[in-house]
Amino acid sequence: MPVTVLTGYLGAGKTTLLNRILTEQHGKRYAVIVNEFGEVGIDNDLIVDTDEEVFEMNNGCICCTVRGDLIRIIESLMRRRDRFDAILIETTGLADPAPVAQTFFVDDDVRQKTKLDAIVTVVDAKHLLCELDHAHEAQEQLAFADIVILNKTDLVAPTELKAVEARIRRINPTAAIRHSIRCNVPLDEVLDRAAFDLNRVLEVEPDFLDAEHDHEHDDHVTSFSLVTEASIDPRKFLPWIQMITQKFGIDMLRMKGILAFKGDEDRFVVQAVHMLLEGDHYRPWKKMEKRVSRLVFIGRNLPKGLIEDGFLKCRADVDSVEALNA
Ligand SMILES: Nc1nc2c(ncn2[C@@H]2O[C@H](COP(=O)(O)OP(=O)(O)OP(=O)(O)O)[C@@H](O)[C@H]2O)c(=O)[nH]1
Repeated sequence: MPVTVLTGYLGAGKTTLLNRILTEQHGKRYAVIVNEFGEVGIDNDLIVDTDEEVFEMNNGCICCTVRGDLIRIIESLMRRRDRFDAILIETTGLADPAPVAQTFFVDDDVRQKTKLDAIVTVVDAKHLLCELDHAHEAQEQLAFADIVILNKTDLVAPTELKAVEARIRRINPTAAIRHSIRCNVPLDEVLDRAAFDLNRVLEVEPDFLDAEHDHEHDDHVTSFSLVTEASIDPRKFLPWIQMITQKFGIDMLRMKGILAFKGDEDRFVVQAVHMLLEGDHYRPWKKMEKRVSRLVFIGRNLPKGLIEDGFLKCRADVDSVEALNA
């Protein structure tokens, strides 16, 4: 059973790629394992509705819990292996791919039944250089890549793109590098590549197969979530979230949310990577679905209290414009 690991730093475009894989016609059925950072799951809601089987791993980071949850999920998938052709794993943006890849070699049962096809690393062309200076996870994700998708090329000038590509090449001289906007690469350049090469990995990391990888997360990166069942007033929320993104964008590595706007039948999705904010209507709320608004912030030293305060003032039943003054 081929396994593709999708990795890449926070907000690079992993879910965008996953959604393409799940919607395009390629005649294959995938079982998907998604791991996300933050206690309130959002990613699963941002993945297109699909017939494929999607498993969430929210209780911890995949690179720290590989021995447990990941192995158990893969073993349970193997018992139903007639239902799909391959497995896709989307790691969190903060995961080190090495321990994830290692699982496919050091666990006997998993090793016999699966084959690591490729580590695909999605890169945000605009933010990569800065990420590499601050986050060793971003380095590791590139060093282990078999295929690099140099995404968001729409956000950088050609000279900057060249500099980013040169930096990637210095970290990883052999990976195939594909440029993309919204991960629009032909999927046969990503899937079923048989590209993972254990010998190359052992050159990069000679102790790759040794038992425990001591992966240390960047402790300064933390996450918090805000949740409310009260309807949100878009006239308050939209200017407020723009203000927050501008004011705290440098430290805000990632923000995503699903909002229930008053009188609006559709879910509204907001996302930011640093100061770049996007928002759009999404599918309608389903009949049985609770209209709960959720925001997840991932960053360094973000003022949770202040942000929470502002968010709660965006509730439609709060008679105030104070949110804007947060
Ligand atoms: N301008 C631009 N935006 C993009 C591109 N690809 C993705 N985005 C946007 O970037 C944001 C992050 O994309 P995702 O696919 O959710 O990124 P991710 O890597 O799954 O994010 P995490 O799982 O939170 O680490 C979203 O708002 C996307 O719409 C691109 O090529 N250009």
